[in-house]
Amino acid sequence: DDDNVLHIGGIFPIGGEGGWQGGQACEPAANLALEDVNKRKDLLPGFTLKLHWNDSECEPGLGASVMYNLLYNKPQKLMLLAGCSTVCTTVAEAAKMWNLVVLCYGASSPALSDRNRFPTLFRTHPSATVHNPTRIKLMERFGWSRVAILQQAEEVFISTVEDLEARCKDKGIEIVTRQSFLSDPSDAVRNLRRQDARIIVGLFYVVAARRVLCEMFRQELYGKQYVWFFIGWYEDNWFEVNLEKEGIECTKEEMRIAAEGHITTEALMWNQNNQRTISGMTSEDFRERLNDVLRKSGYDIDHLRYPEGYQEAPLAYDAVWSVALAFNKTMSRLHRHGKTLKNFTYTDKEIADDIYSAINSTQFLGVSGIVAFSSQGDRIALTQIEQVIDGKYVKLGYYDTQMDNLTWLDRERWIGGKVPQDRTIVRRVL
Ligand SMILES: CC1(C)CO[C@@H](CC(=O)O)CN1
Repeated sequence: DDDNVLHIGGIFPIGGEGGWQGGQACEPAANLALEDVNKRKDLLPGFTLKLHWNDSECEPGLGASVMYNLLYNKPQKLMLLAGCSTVCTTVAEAAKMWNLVVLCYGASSPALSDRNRFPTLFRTHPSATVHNPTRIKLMERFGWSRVAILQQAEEVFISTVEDLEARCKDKGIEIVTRQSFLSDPSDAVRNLRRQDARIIVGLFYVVAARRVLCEMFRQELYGKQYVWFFIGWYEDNWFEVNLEKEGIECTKEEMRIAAEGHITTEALMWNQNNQRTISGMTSEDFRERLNDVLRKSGYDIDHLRYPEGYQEAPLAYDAVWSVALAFNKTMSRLHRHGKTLKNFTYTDKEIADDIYSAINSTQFLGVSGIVAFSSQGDRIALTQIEQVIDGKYVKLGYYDTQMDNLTWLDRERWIGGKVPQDRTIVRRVL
């Protein structure tokens, strides 16, 4: 009967075209976590956690209607899970009216780090700004204090660049130019050349990245005098695929030449070592179980046919564990007043505050690494640095921003055999 079920709502981006259909792998991952937490007798003794969800197609409008259906229909929900940045923005802005915590497993937008607009938002997906301290750390390591920025005119990149500019200013790194483009990067790349940019941070989605790369080749803004920072979450062979389909006028060989040597930064979403996590699994155990589930629903995993959101699946799995652990903490607190979470109503600010403080103090080792939130509800995460060497991504190291600890593997290679300069060196012949 319903007395021993704790209900939560979920919004997953599955269908549709635009944005990120990461719910395809994240919903199965969330389900695995529900199975696991409900198997444990010590987490929610006497209760079962149940997830009621629907598809947002990564559309904020559809996401909002899914949320209203979840909230205006019984049973009463205790929390909401959401995916895409646009849907999470809409849901988290509205959820405070129902005193609901919103936990986003797939939202990277820096705009979400705002306790005024989103007082009850937490996310297991790191903000896109998590790359910036890593980029700066590398600039300092290689002595680059004069850099340029090339970005696509999209909200997530605009707010990421604002954060990067502020951090560069703090560290005395000069931004010699900031170029942006909507979809054709040729003028922006030409302006980089005019300003003699050598160290360039590029922020764009993968389709725009292919256009930039071909433009770099044509304008010869690549090779031993240049270092490009790209985003690390594109698929590994992104610079060799879809060229005809997207009207890219460079050959595969030209794209490879332009791509050789570029650096990438990305947030770590799969725990790197073989430690047993809170679920008892290592992250590789989790990968095996998820692959089995995905094979059964028709994905040809063994021929690398993954659903969208596979990379982020650990974030969804750990989001459900965060909910279960927060409810466990809240339950024992309420128990002292003879209450349970079943007493929660959408107007019950007191229990809502209990749930908020329980999730706020989350700290556990999940399959996505240590799960903990900043005061803004942001995921605290490690980043990984890679470089394309002979056409393949090679791990160069990891960075822990909190501890300011860079683990460096000394594998980097520079086309000219030495670290590129950030400017033209004028040698005065005396
Ligand atoms: C790393 C990426 C692809 C960034 O966008 C996230 C989706 C979003 O922010 O809407 C999913 N994860």
